[in-house]
Amino acid sequence: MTAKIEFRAVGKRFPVRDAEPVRALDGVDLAVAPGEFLVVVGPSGCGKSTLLDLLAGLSAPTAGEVLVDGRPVTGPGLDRGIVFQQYALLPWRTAQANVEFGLEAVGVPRPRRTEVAREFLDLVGLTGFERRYPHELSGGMRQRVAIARSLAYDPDVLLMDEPFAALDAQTRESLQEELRRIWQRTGKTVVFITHGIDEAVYLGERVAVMTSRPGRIKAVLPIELGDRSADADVRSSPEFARYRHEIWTSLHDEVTRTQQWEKEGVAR
Ligand SMILES: Nc1ncnc2c1ncn2[C@@H]1O[C@H](COP(=O)(O)OP(=O)(O)OP(=O)(O)O)[C@@H](O)[C@H]1O
Repeated sequence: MTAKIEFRAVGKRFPVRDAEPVRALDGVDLAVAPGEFLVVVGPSGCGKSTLLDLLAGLSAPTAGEVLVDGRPVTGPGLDRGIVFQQYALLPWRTAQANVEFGLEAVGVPRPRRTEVAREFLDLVGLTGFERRYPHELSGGMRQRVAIARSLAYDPDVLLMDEPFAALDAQTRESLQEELRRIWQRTGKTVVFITHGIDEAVYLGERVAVMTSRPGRIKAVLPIELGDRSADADVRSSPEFARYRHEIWTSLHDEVTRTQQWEKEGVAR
């Protein structure tokens, strides 16, 4: 099967004034299948956001290529929706109007926009909150609006950069469950960045572990868990613990290395 997303020997260097460039990524090879849920974990500063920015077309690689549907990414596109850690909602627009925003950009006529926005607010469990402004919503609800907005214009790929990091543990878990459900229902290809090992195991069909900087893909682990719905309490299962441990071990060396560099003040 052709990959939906492919990184081929991707490198990214950032120029730094009066110093050597920062090598954020080096030799990243990774393929994501259509409809797959891939989670990327890695130590702080290893290049996770850089990887996602390249995929989003917000910046260009300095080596190799990033392909979506076999074509090099040349800039942002409506085939890829992005959800960041910060809500990035327009504060002067209601939840409904925030979701409609993306639809305006793709030229969907007004009555249809209203209908589609309602549909997606419903999908993320926000029926009844359409007229609320962002400041009248909780953090979890705002992030739901952001997800609804990204899904509404029907991108094939959903890129998520630590979207639940700022939320409390309970809200985070319920949004994780909802995201799995939405993913199953919509069949989107999802690339999800996180620091959280539990989050990675719970969400991913596969989990890619990155090395410390310059970031590379150290290992890619398939996660085979049964029913991940709320009532199954899969997080307490022995398989879940085994996957968590496996990823923790793989990450541990990398985190230690990063901390060592920080202690020594090594600029790399
Ligand atoms: N515009 C830039 N100019 C210079 N260096 C940069 C730039 N953007 C990122 N970097 C550096 O590249 C490396 C990778 O950054 P990136 O934000 O991708 O890491 P990350 O894994 O997402 O980090 P975190 O987990 O802390 O969010 C870091 O060392 C960062 O300081």
